[in-house]
Amino acid sequence: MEVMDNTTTSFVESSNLSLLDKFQSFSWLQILISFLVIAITYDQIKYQIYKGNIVGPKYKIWPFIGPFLESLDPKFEEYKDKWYSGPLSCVSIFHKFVVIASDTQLARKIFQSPSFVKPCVVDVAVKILRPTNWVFLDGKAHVDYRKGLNPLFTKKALEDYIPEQEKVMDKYLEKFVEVSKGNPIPFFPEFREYMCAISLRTFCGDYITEEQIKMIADNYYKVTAALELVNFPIIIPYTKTWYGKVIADKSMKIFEKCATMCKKEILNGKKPNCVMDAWVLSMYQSNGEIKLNEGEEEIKAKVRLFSDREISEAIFTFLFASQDASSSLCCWLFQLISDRPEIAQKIREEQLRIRNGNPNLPLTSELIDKMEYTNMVVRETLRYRPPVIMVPYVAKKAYPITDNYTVPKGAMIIPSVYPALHDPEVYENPDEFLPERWVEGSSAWEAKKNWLVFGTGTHVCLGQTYVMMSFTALIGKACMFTDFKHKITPLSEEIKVFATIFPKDDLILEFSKRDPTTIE
Ligand code: HEM
Repeated sequence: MEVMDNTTTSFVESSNLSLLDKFQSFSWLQILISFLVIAITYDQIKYQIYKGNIVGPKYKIWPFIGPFLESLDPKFEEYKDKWYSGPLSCVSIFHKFVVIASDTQLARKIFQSPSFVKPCVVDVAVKILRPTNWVFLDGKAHVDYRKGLNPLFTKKALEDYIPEQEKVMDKYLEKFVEVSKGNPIPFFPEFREYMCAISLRTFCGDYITEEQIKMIADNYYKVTAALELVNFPIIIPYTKTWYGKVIADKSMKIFEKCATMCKKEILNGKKPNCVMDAWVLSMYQSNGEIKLNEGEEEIKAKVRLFSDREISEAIFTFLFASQDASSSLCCWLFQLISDRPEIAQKIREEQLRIRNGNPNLPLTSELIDKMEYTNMVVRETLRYRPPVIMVPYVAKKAYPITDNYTVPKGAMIIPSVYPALHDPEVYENPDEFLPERWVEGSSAWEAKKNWLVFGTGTHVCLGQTYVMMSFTALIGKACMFTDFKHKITPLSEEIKVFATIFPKDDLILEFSKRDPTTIE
């Protein structure tokens, strides 16, 4: 036994030695190359396994990084190529495997599979929006939280916010004329500022000052830039993500102070006129500190008393969710109408008719309800140029999306909404802008399953009713009180992707005042 042991030991030692010798005889360069070859092979094999039978590049042309460089400057045409390459397609960037669903049924299925998927945010979003933020909740915790927020954006709640919103609309329509009369300018930044101003007034009422709104409006684009899909996950001072975090923190500090003021005012009996008021009132009514008025409906979802900090984080998510998408809608709405004067004329005719010829009749939810044609124009703009073209989700576990394909755990899975909204089976001549297609009972109207502009399922957009009402009201007033002329350039119809989609030339417009009692 002993002999055998010794022999075995010396054999192992000698073979170890020769291995070590061999290893030492390699140059560092050879070792590095061997590692690279193994890593590239592993990366390519993993890609092939994940890809399975769906459409995608045969192999990763750029090892490891994949099409990373292209994704830094995303092109709408490249997205479109991907959508129309197959119902499910894929791409791999660094270690991230991404599955894109362009088929309407599959896109809906993803939105409606909360047990398999959850919204995917870039790593840095958790740092910018803070880990405690409600948007990162999943499952029952998310559903319960949403129940407390949903009543803040119903038609009934929105009625209380309309008077303050109308003041912002009037102020900005004057400003649009002031800044561009006789001198057409790019309206992309103007509309982003307007959207920020109207959102912040709606969310925070009078608690937020004009200077604070201006500071946030001037800087918010830094948050958008920091949260682009492809971004460096660590926050290094003076980089894009750092600037984004600074602005997010400053904004949340402002909202926190607004929440403190709001709580005092509501306890003093203030009638709600903004989202924060309505939310805080529901908290005090839930805990019994404020009694319900006679005839007032019992609160369906009991809401606990949130701290000022928690309120500030939630308000920031409303801004975050609304700012880019609403700015996109605003740009396309004005561009599409100014290029089609007959549509502006029809809107004016409707606006004056429902107001019995008085253009100065204040906005109410009843009045907005009567703006049927104007509403159809907003709806068609959302279909023709959906602001959010796709919504990134992540697979929490292996997700058998079809009989033949399972999305691997941890992969990003992106339902795309554009193909559903341009489906020729449902929308005849989908690449034409035709508000009339939305008359009640039409095939477009009936095809609810294709209407994915605001997503669907547990994460469906909180602000969709708000969007429809406030844009219908805005464009109605804009058509009555102003003429807006579009300076068409070769880039006007081209699409730039900056979180959402915009005309590539930033929309050059000139506004002037007009007599609101006339139609021509
Ligand atoms: C044109 C404007 C807008 C568009 C196109 C839009 C679209 C969307 C889409 C596609 C989603 C993802 C839905 C899903 O995953 O199923 C979403 C989520 C959301 N939207 Fe909007 N949105 C708009 C404006 C707004 C506004 C004004 C608000 C204001 C509060 C808002 C608040 C939210 C929130 C909070 C979520 C996340 C909901 C959750 O995770 O539960 N959005 N939106």
